[in-house]
Amino acid sequence: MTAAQAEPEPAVRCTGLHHSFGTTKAVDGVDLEIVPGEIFGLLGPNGAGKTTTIRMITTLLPLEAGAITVFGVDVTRRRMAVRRLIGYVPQQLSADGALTGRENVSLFARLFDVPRSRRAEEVHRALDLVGLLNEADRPVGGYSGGMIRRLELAQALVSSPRLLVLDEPTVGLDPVARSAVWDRITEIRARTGMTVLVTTHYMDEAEQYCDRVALMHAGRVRALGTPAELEAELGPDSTLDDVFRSVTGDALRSDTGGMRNVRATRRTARRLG
Ligand SMILES: Nc1ncnc2c1ncn2[C@@H]1O[C@H](COP(=O)(O)OP(=O)(O)OP(=O)(O)O)[C@@H](O)[C@H]1O
Repeated sequence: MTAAQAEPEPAVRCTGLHHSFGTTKAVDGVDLEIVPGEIFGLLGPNGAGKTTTIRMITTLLPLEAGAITVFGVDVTRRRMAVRRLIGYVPQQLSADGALTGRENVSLFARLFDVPRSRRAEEVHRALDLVGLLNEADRPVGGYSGGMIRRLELAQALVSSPRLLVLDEPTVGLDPVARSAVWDRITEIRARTGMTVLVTTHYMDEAEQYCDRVALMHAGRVRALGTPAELEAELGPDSTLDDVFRSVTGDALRSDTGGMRNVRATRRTARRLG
C-alpha cells in the first residue's frame, strides 16, 4: 500500500481495554475505532462502563490492559500530548458561579496553555461557537442549566481540541435546552471538522445526532454501527430504543450502577437547576 492509499489514522483506537474497581469489571475487553470528524455515541444503561472508558481515553484513569491511541498518539506513553488533543466536559464539571462566563472560559484558556497573546481572541471564539457572546459578561450564577452546559462546552473548546469528549452533555436539561446543546455540537463539528465522542442515555438524541454508536452493557460493546444499520439488523420499523432493549434486556430502565449513579445524576440535575 502506498502512502497515498494508507488509511487515515483513527481519531481514537481502543484495543482490549480492561478496568476493574475491586471485583467490579467496569470495562471488560472493549475494542473501538472512531473515525476523524464523526460524532460517535457511546450508549448504555447506568453502570455499563461508558464513563470508565472515557476516563481512560482522556488519560484520567490508567489502563489495566489494552491500548489506546488518540490520532495515533499513545495515551500511556504520551499522556500530556494526548491531553493537548482533547477537550473534555465531564458529568460533574462545575463552572464558578461567582465569575462571569468570559472569566470562566479565560481560566480554562490559561489552564490549557493558550498563549497569552491569543487568549482573548480564543475565549471570544469559543463563546461565539456556543452562542454565549451576549451573556459573556454576566455572572454565571444567573445562567440557566442549558447556558451552563454551553459554557462548559466553550471551556472545552477554548484550546481548539481535535477531539471533543462529552459525558452526558444533556443530562438534567429540558427538551428545548437539550436541542440547543445538540445544535451547538453539530454546528461546531460542521465549522471545525472536530471529532466528537459523546455518551448519552437518550436514544432519540443518539438516533438524531450521532453518525455511529456503540451500545455498551456490563463493560462490553454489544453492538456497533450507524443507528440505521443497527435498526435494520433488528428488523423493519425498529427504533434505536428497540435495539438497545434487545442488547441490554431490561437494563435500560433499571439502575444497575446502584446509589453512586443515582447520586451522581441527581447532583448533576440539581447543579443544572
Ligand atoms: N470510582 C469508582 N469506584 C467503584 N466503582 C466504580 C467507580 N466508578 C465506576 N464504578 C463502577 O464501575 C461500573 C461502570 O461504571 P461507569 O461509571 O463507567 O458506568 P457508566 O456507563 O458511565 O454509567 P452512568 O451512565 O451511570 O454514568 C459500575 O458498576 C460502577 O458502579
